[in-house]
Amino acid sequence: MPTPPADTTPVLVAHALRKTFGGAAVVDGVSFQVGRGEIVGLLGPNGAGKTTTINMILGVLAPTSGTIRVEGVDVATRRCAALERTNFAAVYAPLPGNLSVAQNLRVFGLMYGVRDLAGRIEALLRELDLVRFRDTKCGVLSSGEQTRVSLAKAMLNDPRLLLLDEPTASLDPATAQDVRARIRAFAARGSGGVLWTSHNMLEVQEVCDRVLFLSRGRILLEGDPRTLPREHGRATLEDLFIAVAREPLALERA
Ligand SMILES: Nc1ncnc2c1ncn2[C@@H]1O[C@H](COP(=O)(O)OP(=O)(O)OP(=O)(O)O)[C@@H](O)[C@H]1O
Repeated sequence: MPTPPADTTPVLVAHALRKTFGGAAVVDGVSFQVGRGEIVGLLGPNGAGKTTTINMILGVLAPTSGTIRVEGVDVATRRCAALERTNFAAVYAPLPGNLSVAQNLRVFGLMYGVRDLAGRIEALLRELDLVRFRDTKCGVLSSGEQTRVSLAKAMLNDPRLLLLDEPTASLDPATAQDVRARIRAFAARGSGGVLWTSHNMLEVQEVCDRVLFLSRGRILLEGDPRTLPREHGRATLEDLFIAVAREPLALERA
């Protein structure tokens, strides 16, 4: 039988997204896509609008205007169908601390309707080195251990769109490297894409296929994190980040 053509629909299409609070725009006309197998870094200084953007993609915040589609499914009108295809991990969204690791994964697995849930949980406990914490309450885990449980929860439903808000912020260097490898392997399978925020530019350079620089709610720059600094006369991605943070208007004119 001939191989069916690969599905090239982007996993995420955000179009003309805008969010205002009290009349002030914190996300101001942002459009971008995440393709299958792609890891896109959403970068920008504190307050640039990254978390607000992620919250709109998750349907937690309603955009003031603009549209978001996950695998073509409109988040505003078919929220459940869009969320079935999505998952998320962030340090500011910890899992319930009074439930054990296994209980948490079971509850979220049931919410997502994961098939062979027990088998899926076992596989994720092994992959994220969590077997010994299976019956430990999440509330007593170290921050790095909790981050790994959040990542296991984020992978439970094999999402098409994986949103990661600073996924390695609390991890030691060795664990962070393992986690990056796991997320790269997830993307390399080609069915899902990742939107990743991080303030660690070396990590971004290592992991992301493409980056979007947000400044004051707008995308200022976009491109390959390995070539973008040179294109804008900066030696490193960190130097470029600092320039975006300090002199966004000069870069806009460049
Ligand atoms: N509910 C709200 N009401 C008013 N202002 C808000 C609200 N939520 C966010 N903001 C403002 O919107 C701006 C963008 O915030 P956001 O959390 O999206 O930034 P961020 O890029 O994720 O920053 P950080 O890197 O610090 O996490 C900030 O100035 C913030 O104070």
